[in-house]
Amino acid sequence: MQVSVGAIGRYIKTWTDPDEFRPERFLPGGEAEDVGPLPGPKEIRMMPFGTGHRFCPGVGLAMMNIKCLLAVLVHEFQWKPPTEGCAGVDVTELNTFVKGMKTSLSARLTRRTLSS
Ligand code: HEM
Repeated sequence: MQVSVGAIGRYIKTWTDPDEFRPERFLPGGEAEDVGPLPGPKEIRMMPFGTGHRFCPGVGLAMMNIKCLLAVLVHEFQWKPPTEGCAGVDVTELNTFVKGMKTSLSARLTRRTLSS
């Protein structure tokens, strides 16, 4: 049996406008405030690390690394729009070998100095 993880994460009866990029859903008060990397005990609305016997044993390491990477990117760099026109981000999926986004984020990063 093959379970479509992608379809679960974008099920129209579970999610409001599932194709919209709305990370605030996961904030307190949002429709997904109780949804995290571990599948819930009652219903599964998203399962990025799988579930059951084959559940990803690297979930803790992965989540920690993602948070560290984000923290470093924000803490160590100043983010500015690119010098030449910014097309904006378009997360429309491209069905290439791996999923890609139509227009990815373009930005100018400068290393923060200790004084800034
Ligand atoms: C964002 C990062 C990651 C994602 C989204 C992810 C996702 C997944 C998923 C969905 C599965 C289950 C596949 C299935 O049901 O057959 C899985 C299994 C597995 N993952 Fe990850 N993973 C991540 C990072 C890691 C890391 C950092 C490690 C190790 C350091 C790891 C090690 C494994 C292993 C060994 C399995 C196989 C478990 C088994 O079959 O018993 N993963 N992962």
